[in-house]
Amino acid sequence: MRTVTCAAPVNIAVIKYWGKRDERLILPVNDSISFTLSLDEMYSKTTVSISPTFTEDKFWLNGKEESLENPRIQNCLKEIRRRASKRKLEGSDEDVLNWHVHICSANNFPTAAGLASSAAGYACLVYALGQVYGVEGDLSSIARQGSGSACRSVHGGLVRWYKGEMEDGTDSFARPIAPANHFPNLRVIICVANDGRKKTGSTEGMRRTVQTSRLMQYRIRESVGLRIDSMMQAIKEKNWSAFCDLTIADSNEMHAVCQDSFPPCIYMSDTSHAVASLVHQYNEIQISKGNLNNKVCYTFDAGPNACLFVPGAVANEMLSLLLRTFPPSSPPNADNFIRGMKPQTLSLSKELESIADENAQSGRLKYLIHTKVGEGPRVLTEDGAHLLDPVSGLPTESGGMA
Ligand SMILES: Nc1ncnc2c1ncn2[C@@H]1O[C@H](COP(=O)(O)OP(=O)(O)OP(=O)(O)O)[C@@H](O)[C@H]1O
Ligand SMILES: C[C@@](O)(CCOP(=O)(O)OP(=O)(O)O)CC(=O)O
Repeated sequence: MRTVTCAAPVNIAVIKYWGKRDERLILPVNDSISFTLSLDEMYSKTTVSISPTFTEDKFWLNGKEESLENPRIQNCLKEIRRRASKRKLEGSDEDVLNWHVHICSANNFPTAAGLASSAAGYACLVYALGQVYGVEGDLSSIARQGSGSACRSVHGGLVRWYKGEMEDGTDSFARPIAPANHFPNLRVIICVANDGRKKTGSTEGMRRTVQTSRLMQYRIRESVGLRIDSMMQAIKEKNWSAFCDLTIADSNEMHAVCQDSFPPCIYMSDTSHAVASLVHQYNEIQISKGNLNNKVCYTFDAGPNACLFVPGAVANEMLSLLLRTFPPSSPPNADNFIRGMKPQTLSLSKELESIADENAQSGRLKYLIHTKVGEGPRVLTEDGAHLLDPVSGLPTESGGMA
């Protein structure tokens, strides 16, 4: 039996992927750019075992057995096995391709809640399969066939997914464009307003947008390509202020085309807009003081939860501002309100206190996840890492917990 366990990170797009030019191959209508987040706080963990004694392929997700009929998982498996069979196979490796596979995966954060679980999940699956079958080379174009955004979680730091021009998708892959410390000491705060399953998934939402929104035609033809160029320039020049403005503009444009779809896809809630407005008020203060490097930006995926990118110098201040503006409604929530990296001192200037008090709405946010930018997937070798028992190939007691 061969068993490998890997962890893969979430990524958050700053120029969004929204819309496909090919649904089956998962080819996007535009390039996108993302930050990969640290594995320390949010990750998918996947164990893959192959054995001549297994009688069928099996898959467990978050502790529950699921069907492997899912065509997206099947496409990833097929492509990995095809690549493995193309390699020069030594001895027993040829048999290995006929062995059945057991896959057990779990996320340590909510699944299908607009927190990029499919991105981390499929990147992890493909990375772990790649390790088991000894597949080398670009894995991003395989992860893409699981979930588009997953192709960016195969790398760390700032990553660009090139949409490609070819009909067969061979030139649609992700590449790292800058390391994780490119903007040094950057923090990420995810403001979780709702971590339940979302009503309209990204796949259905983007299909509806491509089919019905006229504003989407403007985004594709006139807008997002230029924004990608400006973003590449801002990254090259380490122009944080421009980076923030472009990130905010692209999130707003994505949600505008969602709203313009028929029937509309509404992902942002009143709470989302309140967080966005707080960030704009905060930035106005920084701009008025000439501290452009202290600006904060927000972006929203297909859900109401804001993801904030925050310079390290003001991360504690931003956490304090969020805590005072959106305090937890009841004591049990207060204990675990700021998850992830522990903030140091929480204090606010009089000016920020009054902004918080003007906007205060308790109980609007369930919790915050405080994390940072990070590296791509990795193999886990520590004792007890496996989610499948290396002898029986069945889920261990911790099989449902990442
Ligand atoms: N660890 C995992 N391994 C394999 N598949 C996973 C894993 N986690 C999530 N998925 C797949 O991704 C689906 C959720 O994807 P969906 O796009 O609906 O939500 P999301 O990725 O959390 O949100 P968004 O893409 O909008 O940020 C799950 O139903 C499951 O099929
Ligand atoms: C809003 C987004 O997070 C959309 C992610 O969509 P998915 O990658 O989940 O969609 P499928 O390719 O259909 O699986 C923006 C982004 O990550 O770029």
